[in-house]
Amino acid sequence: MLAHTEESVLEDAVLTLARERAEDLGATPVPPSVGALLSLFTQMLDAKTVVEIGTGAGVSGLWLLDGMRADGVLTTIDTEPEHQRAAKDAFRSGEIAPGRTRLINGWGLDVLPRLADAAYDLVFVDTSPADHPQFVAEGVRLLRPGGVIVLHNALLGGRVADPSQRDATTLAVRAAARAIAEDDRLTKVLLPVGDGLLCASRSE
Ligand SMILES: C[S@@+](CC[C@H](N)C(=O)[O-])C[C@H]1O[C@@H](n2cnc3c(N)ncnc32)[C@H](O)[C@@H]1O
Repeated sequence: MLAHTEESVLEDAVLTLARERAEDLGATPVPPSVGALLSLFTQMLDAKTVVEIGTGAGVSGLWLLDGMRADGVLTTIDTEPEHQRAAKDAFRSGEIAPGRTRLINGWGLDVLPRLADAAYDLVFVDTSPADHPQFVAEGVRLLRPGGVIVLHNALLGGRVADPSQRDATTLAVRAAARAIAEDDRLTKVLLPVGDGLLCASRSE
């Protein structure tokens, strides 16, 4: 069933190449189902401003940009210059105008505090699940009313749902989900696609 879900999403030559490059670099790309959902979200939000933590080789970035407005700008953060070079190549191959991407080299938790409050339509987190609680705090601050935060790896291959798992990363991912559930401004849903996508929209 899951294989069928992934196979039902068609990726073009640019995405296929970016995916291969990502695998070679060890920057595990989002699966096609997650990519397609990101495109759907950015389209529904008419997104002009998006922040991504975990650029990788640009697979999720291509999907996000696919649904964004033609004048939309993707700000994407990664610690690895080599990954971001690959992402830049992918964006160029996808004929994305250079002004539509802002690639920032650095740690998500160092960069996010420098970004403006309530200025973003969507925040996508695809890295470092141990930092999910801090990414939620910072990410929600960045959202405009109606904006959406999306965290990948919200299921950690099943560990999050298994009460016997109590390692630090699993506890952090659960704490992030709890923080979202307890925030009255947020409406959330946990989707079992990819490694689990926790999505929440901000009402005010
Ligand atoms: C799973 S890959 C991202 C894949 C990408 N979203 C895609 O679908 O193509 C995670 C990326 O996050 C980067 N990374 C790891 N920890 C980070 C952190 N704390 N802040 C920013 N980037 C980080 C890694 O270098 C890697 O490129």
